[in-house]
Amino acid sequence: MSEKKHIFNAKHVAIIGLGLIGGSVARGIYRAGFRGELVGAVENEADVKRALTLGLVDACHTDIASAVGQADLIVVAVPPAALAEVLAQIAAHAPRDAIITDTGSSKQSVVALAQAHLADRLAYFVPGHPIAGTENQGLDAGFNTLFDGRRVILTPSQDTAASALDCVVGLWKELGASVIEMDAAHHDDVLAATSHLPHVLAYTLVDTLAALSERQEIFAFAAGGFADFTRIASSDARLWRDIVVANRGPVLDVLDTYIERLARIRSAIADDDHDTIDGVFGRAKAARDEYGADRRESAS
Ligand SMILES: NC(=O)C1=CN([C@@H]2O[C@H](COP(=O)(O)OP(=O)(O)OC[C@H]3O[C@@H](n4cnc5c(N)ncnc54)[C@H](O)[C@@H]3O)[C@@H](O)[C@H]2O)C=CC1
Ligand SMILES: O=C(O)C(=O)Cc1ccc(O)cc1
Repeated sequence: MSEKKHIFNAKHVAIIGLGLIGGSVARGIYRAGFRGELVGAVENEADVKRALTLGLVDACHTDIASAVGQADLIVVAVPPAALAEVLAQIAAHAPRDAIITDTGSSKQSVVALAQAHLADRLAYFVPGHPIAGTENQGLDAGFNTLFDGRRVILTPSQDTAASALDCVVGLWKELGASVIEMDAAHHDDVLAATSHLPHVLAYTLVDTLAALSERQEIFAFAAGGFADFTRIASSDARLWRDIVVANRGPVLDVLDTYIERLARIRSAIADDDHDTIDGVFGRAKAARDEYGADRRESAS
């Protein structure tokens, strides 16, 4: 038998929540050659069965105590609504020096929960957010290349132990991602603009059109642009409600700016003000073209 290889310096890894993100972490960990023990925690027995059928983990439990009892690294990938209880369970049952990280889409809200529930373990908690995902959810949604070439933001604090940070950075690099460190408040401002606002806009656009009496005709004739703009409106509605509420302040700020800009373009269209319309559309095209080039370069 080949010698056991313990990447990430961890022998027992626990993943709490095996949906799109947790399931992709699990698949990616195996792809990276991990030969330690990978244990999962899920919500119910049906998910335990499915996780084992898919081969996501070596063992799977519905109680967090059993999943984290021996863990030296714990990845929490549950929806925001479940996080407080999950952290409380980890605090009660994980080894004192277990390293804990999460994948939540807003970070100040997660840090507040960690301060409440992991107070005497904050040195070992590394807040994280993979900037990678899809509109799908659940145990079947993940795939082992999700994080390839993508960015992961970590928001460690002065309290974070260097060894814990190194371990979590190592995990994401093994999964194919590059890691950026950022202050949690800055993370929340940036993600409000780049991720949370687009989801608010996509949901609201589809809801607006669905409420029109000609909605069947509108959706029947929707072109590619509509599909590009609204794919993310198929994302889990409850998850996104909880994300935008958790990051309320930054989301409202960027939404207010957007509403002002929408009012301006509305006036320009009403007034036949070609200069203003050209300005907005032209600047946007230039920025989007440049951003597209940047993305291609960073992915290669
Ligand atoms: N969906 C996406 O594209 C991305 C999501 N995230 C964040 O990652 C986290 C997970 O999101 P997804 O994987 O997309 O959601 P998901 O819905 O696909 O998976 C979450 C899983 O957690 C399980 N779960 C819920 N409560 C639990 C509990 N108490 N114990 C054990 N398992 C429990 C659910 O059954 C589900 O399988 C969220 O915080 C989300 O904001 C981060 C980046 C991208
Ligand atoms: O499907 C998409 O394009 C996404 O935007 C996925 C996504 C969802 C949530 C995040 O916190 C980060 C990325």
